[in-house]
Amino acid sequence: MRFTKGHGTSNDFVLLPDPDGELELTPALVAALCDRRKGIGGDGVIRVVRSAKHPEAAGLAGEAEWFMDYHNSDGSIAEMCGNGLRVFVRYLLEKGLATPGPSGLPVATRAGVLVTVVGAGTISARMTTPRVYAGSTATLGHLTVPGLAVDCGNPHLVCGLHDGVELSALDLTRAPSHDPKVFPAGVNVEFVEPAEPLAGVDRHVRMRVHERGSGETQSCGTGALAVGAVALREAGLATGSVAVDVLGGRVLVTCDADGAWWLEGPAVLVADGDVDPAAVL
Ligand SMILES: N[C@@H](CCC[C@H](N)C(=O)O)C(=O)O
Repeated sequence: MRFTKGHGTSNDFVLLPDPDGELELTPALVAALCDRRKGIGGDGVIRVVRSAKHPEAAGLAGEAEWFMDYHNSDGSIAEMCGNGLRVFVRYLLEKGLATPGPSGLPVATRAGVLVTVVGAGTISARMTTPRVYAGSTATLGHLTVPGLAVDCGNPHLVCGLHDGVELSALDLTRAPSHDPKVFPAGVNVEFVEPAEPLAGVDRHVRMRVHERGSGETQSCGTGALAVGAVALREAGLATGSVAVDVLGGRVLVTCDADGAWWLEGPAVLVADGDVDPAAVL
């Protein structure tokens, strides 16, 4: 089985080319491929499949040729992955599978068709509009932090740190507990603290994330989008840009004058190879 390894700000993925949707991608195989000792290692697996060849995307084939079939490292399926989408586009471009049109390159995801734009070293994705819809809390040991629930196509809980609690001191080796009534399908939890003012952006923050289905990761694009939406909202800004520093680098979230939300950051492919599924399972 061919694979490519790639990452966006160290949120890393195993990409599997499967243009005709022939691969039997079980949760066990996904988890085995993502195993950092016995497999290739990754926060998730992305199957690269033609929309027309995947039952969940066939209806979108007229709008987007390719479907990002995203799986978390525990084998669960997620609706959307912002960094994965940008890495997916890098893969399509480098393998000569797609060429952006004048208005960008559309990609089918479980959150709908999203347009991406290739920049100098970065890829931007026009994301679904983040929807802040409830207050809730996350609990880490003895620490309970209030936050806001944000729907970015997938579920997020954005928790701002206060009272001298430092982002670097948090133990995210275990999942923060959350309210299953607010998040019946689980949640990605972002912890945020302000960072020093940065020229060219309206807000600058630092974030760590515990991802549903993957644990603590070095970065999360949809998580950054949720954090950016909350930061602009708290600043009373309807539009603007937020630099979000994650463990793996920096991504930029922008809500432009048209009300379109963009996620921009690097997307890199690092290796191609072959893997025998029987050897990792
Ligand atoms: N890292 C991704 C999000 C991946 C999916 C998430 N773990 C979920 O289950 O919703 C990103 O960059 O957005």
